[in-house]
Amino acid sequence: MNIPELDLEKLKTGDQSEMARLKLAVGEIGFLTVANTGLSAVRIARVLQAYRDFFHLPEAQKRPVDMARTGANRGWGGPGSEQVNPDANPDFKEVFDCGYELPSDHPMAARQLGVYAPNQWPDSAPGFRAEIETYYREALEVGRQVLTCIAASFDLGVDSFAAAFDPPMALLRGNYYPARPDWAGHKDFGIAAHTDYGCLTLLAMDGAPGLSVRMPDGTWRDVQAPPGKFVINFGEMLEIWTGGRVKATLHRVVGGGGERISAPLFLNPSYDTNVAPPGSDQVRLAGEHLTRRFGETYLHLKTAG
Ligand SMILES: O=C(O)CCC(=O)C(=O)O
Ligand SMILES: [Fe+2]
Repeated sequence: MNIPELDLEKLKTGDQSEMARLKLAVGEIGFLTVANTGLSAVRIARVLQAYRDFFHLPEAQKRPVDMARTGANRGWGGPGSEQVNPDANPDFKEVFDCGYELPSDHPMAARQLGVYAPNQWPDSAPGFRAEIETYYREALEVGRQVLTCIAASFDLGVDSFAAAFDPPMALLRGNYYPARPDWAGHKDFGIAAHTDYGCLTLLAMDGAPGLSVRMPDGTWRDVQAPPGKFVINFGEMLEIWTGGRVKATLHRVVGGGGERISAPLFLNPSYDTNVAPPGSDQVRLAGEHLTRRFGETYLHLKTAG
């Protein structure tokens, strides 16, 4: 079985065979690649370069936006700031996270929810903020289009599904993987094996190898997409919400000989969306699931006990 390579333009026209391949990718493998999103190779290369320039700054210039100084996950996370898998050591990657900011007059703003915390931008990286904020909006739009196609392929009710994503808990991350350190042992990873927490992840990468995916037969398969194509996968929340019809698949980056940049957009519904399985009488709020998972994995947000 291979990871399906799909075309967003074809999906948007409802092309039958493309929709069937989407259903297989979503339900059996939990990973796919997508081309023809309207975001060009040149555009994505610029975004990844902006992240690269930021990560190459001296640490003293990243520290003012260190998320560890805050009670939220916005800004820079240094090496070892996140442990996505309790059986592994904290990841050796660095990250830069930014998310959805509610307008101050939005009814949810007064609740001061961490998932909509204000962003932090470095003073010492001119142009970084504008580049990343623009990409945030572009990636969100592509992610929404793919989700709409998935909702259509599963008869989930496209309009109500789309409405559940407003305002989205969407987090855009830059990942910086240095070359695998000399000291790294069998419990050290760029990012250890994990499933993403939310619904859909739209992942851009710089062309350096690194991502591997656990296939249904239990083997690890390397996955690549050059800038301009994206890898898409699905998180725990969407698996629960669809009663298992969408698969959240394990993946990891072991790390290799050179550095690597990737940029995932994690797309999630609004805080108050009930993502309990269909037909259940439980209530599982999307925001509570995400807040719990952030608390389990970011070291500075870990709660005692
Ligand atoms: O860098 C990658 O290719 C994967 C990153 C990832 O899995 C994540 O940030 O959740
Ligand atoms: Fe991931």
